[in-house]
Amino acid sequence: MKLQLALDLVDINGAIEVVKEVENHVDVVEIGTPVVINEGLKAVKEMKKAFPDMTVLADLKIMDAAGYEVSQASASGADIVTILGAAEDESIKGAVEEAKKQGKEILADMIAVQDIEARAGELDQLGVDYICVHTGYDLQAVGKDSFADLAAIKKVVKNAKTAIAGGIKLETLPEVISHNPDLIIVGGGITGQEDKASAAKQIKELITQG
Ligand SMILES: O=C(CO)[C@H](O)[C@H](O)COP(=O)(O)O
Repeated sequence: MKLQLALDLVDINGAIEVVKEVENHVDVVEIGTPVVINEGLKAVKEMKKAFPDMTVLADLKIMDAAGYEVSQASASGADIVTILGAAEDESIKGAVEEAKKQGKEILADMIAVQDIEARAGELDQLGVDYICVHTGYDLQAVGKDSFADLAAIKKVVKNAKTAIAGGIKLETLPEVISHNPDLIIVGGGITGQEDKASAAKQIKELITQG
């Protein structure tokens, strides 16, 4: 199990400052969708320049023109690029093909997918590297979580790695860990804490203990 830090509500400099604090405790740094919307792929480029050895994920949540968008994110230094699991199969295939060509990985985000189990099985066959169950901010606000979805995809996914995101905090981490996903994505559970390094360290330690 690896830990991904999601950076959503910061600018490029703010993102780099947070990573300086927690880099020893995280495996992957995510440039979140709001950051990409505000700052473009320059944010990915600057993060990779500042931390060349860190795995950087560009949370583009691609819906169309997938091959092209993956190529652009790859050129900016992204190691992993996200596509929406709800995208057309042709888009998923385009993303996977381009990522393979560039030696990168694709994470399919299951946000807003209705039949999680069926779509996870299809995405697995289409060759994505990660399938991520995700309760976005708008559903977190009405008290939803993704624990049942994680258990559902674990039953059908044979090749891809599994991931979970959305409102995960130290308190909810044991339940997440009990499902043994390959990647645990935490944003506000680290960035919203006064002592970010300590939060990241505690989360990483729990994950490492399994
Ligand atoms: O992709 C996202 C929102 O769409 C976030 O990066 C993801 O939900 C993780 O952040 P948090 O732990 O704060 O929910």
